[in-house]
Amino acid sequence: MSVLSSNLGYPRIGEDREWKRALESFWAGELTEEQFEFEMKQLRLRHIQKQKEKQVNLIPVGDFTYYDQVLDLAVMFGLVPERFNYEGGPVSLETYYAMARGNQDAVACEMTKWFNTNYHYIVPEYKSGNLNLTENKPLKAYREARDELGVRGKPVLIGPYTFLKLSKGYESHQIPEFILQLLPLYTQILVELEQEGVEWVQLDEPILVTSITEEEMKTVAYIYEQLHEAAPKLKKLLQTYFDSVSHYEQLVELPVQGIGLDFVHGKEQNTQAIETHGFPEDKVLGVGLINGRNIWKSNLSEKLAFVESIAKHVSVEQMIIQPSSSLLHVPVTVTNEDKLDSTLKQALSFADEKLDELKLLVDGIRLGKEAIRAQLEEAESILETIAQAPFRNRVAVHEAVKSLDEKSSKRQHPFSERRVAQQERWNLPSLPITTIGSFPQTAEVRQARQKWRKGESTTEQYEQFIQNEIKKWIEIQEEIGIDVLVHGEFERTDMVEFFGEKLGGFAFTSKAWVQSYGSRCVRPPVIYGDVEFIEPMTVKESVYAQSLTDKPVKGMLTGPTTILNWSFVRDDLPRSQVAFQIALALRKEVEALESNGIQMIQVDEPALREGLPLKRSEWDEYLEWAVQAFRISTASAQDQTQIHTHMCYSEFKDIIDSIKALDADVISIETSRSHGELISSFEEHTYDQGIGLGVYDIHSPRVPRVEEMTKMIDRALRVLDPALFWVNPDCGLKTRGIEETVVSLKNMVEATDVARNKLASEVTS
Ligand SMILES: Nc1nc2c(c(=O)[nH]1)N[C@@H](CNc1ccc(C(=O)N[C@@H](CCC(=O)N[C@@H](CCC(=O)N[C@@H](CCC(=O)O)C(=O)O)C(=O)O)C(=O)O)cc1)CN2
Ligand code: MET
Ligand SMILES: [Zn+2]
Repeated sequence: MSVLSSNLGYPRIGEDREWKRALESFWAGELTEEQFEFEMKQLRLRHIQKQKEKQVNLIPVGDFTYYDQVLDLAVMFGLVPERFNYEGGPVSLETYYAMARGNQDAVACEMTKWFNTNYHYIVPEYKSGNLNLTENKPLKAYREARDELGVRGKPVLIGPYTFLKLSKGYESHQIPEFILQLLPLYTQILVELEQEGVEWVQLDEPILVTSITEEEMKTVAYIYEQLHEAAPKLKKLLQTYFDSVSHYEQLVELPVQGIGLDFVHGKEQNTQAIETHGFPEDKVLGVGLINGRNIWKSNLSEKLAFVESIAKHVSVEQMIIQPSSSLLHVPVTVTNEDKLDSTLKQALSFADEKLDELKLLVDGIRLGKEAIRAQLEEAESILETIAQAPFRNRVAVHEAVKSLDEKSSKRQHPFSERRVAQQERWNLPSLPITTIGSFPQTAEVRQARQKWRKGESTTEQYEQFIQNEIKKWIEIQEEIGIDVLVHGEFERTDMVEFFGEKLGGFAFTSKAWVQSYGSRCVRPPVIYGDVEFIEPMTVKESVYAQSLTDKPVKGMLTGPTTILNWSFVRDDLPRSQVAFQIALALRKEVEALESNGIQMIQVDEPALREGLPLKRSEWDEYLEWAVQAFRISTASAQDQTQIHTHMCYSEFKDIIDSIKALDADVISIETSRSHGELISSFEEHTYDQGIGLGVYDIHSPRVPRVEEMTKMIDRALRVLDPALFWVNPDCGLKTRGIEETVVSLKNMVEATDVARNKLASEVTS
């Protein structure tokens, strides 16, 4: 047997985001279900065909989805919440998308971040009672690839323990019952795969890289013993990624035929574990060598040397060479990027190029280094050129970061004093109403930008268009009765990409899209050099918006850690250093806004939580620098300048102390999409700075009713101080339509009035 190559998952969106367009056309009623199914199949097969051409030995099947792979598993198990009126049998596309997006009668399922990525999955909701397998999607995918393309693929599915841990709606005493529900379902899937003659199946268990306990490992062992007994001949590759595994010794003893480890993100600890404890001779090791989370070319010589070094403990015949994780998190191909600087472009590797690297590595292992010498040397020289480039060695930037001290991250006075100054300055009503920043990015807005970019309209015309949008929405906000306004972010493609285009050290791509959730994609900028402030980035639009109204308009910036976490970052500097570089640039922007009369400034940090290391023991170090970076960017603000921040779609309850430590005057946090879960954490933690809990979900086209939002406000006011409470939606409104936005906001204002009246009558009675 010789060494094999494998891929763990391939981007589903297509080179040109065909997947996104098909989904959105289907939702808009422009495609029939049949036409949609046809489009999906074409894409699915094209992706497999491509991997076949790139000579991947084990090609993943079943990683393709119509929305999200976690949701797929939930519907396969018939785990459809009561509110969707599901009556058994295969789940219809209508119900599937209702769970993902909500409908007029039922709120959507919660959506949250997949480990430490910007990919969002739909949270499965536990329900008791018998479950049935509604269909075997991995089997279907396997058959399709075999029959249509002659590819005997490797079905991929999320493993039982990860699925259980990511689900919600059960108490710890219900875990045994939940496991007993899931086991027969997984067993049936695997038995059917075995009967079909499938060789390898990949069971993703990334939860095993988080801080799980010894006790939990016993549960994992029990689960895998059951699966093994049911389908002993089916080769199971238990796949972990994003970090090192927590219980290596127990893990390698599990009754599976292969274990996949990440040797990029958990390299040190995983390697050490193998060196200390060895690796069982009767198992295969999935060697995650090529970074599935970043876009830099690999240093192939180093990778080969690494394989040699662990070959002392695991024979090469036992190895499967693969990316560190699914390639879902990187764009499809570099070939379409024709505007990038050549030093940079040649150093990049997206999904397709990573598969080429994989092939080279396997050739190098099979035939010896000599066989690929030319490619090894080329890769090395490209990486050397970029390391030496002046843009990575800007002395002034490095000096500025070095000279940061304690004072740099401290505002002049503590919140208690700033609060008084701000009350006087702003004189806001009780329960001030605001929004998170963006208003609908309609097709019209995007087209106007597209035209300008193509040179079909002048800069003046484009800027005039943006001003008109701002003006329109300032009027709408005043009319609705919002207290603190925003300019609407119409000039921004994306909150991170926008700043990337304006700061030094960033490059932006034309087609390097990555899925964020559902049909929504992002083009993460590339931080390739030292970060520099060049000129004010947001002042013009904010000042214009403020000139139209007597109400305050918030300046709107994206915070340092979010810019960092939502970009592809150079890997030659610690992330904290890059965060400080960004923070220093943002600090200049805050100062520019302030000196131009914008004295409410929101610095969004929605990605602060997602960057948290997966192991608790590493949290403190990260949180310390991430909080410091935020503070550096905001600390020079005057006392009466009100600094806002915003966070969304993450688990906040265990980082509330760090959220406080940001020392923002006001925070708005998404709460409704997670069904109000956050509220209860304020029973245990006091929060005594300004805070707005999102009163409605903005990722659903459904218009929230007044009573729902009053309820949400009431619930929040039971645990939070009304004098510090703000009313706002969960997040920005850029993905919504105009009409639904206006109606929803009117309802939100009405709900606030109800709450205000209640408060007033409580005071008088
Ligand atoms: N980076 C990032 N991560 C985030 C968020 C976020 O806002 N940004 N929010 C949270 C949720 N995630 C989200 C991610 C993406 C979008 C989103 O709306 N994405 C847009 C793309 C945004 C964008 O850059 N749009 C470009 C348009 C590019 C484009 O489609 N151009 C067309 C032509 C123009 C047209 O006719 O539409 C083309 O290339 O074909 C622009 O505004 O200019 C989408 O997928 O639809 C929303 C939320 C968490 N993570
Ligand atoms: C993902 S957080 C979004 C914050 C941004 N200010 C907006 O409203 O779109
Ligand atoms: Zn948000």
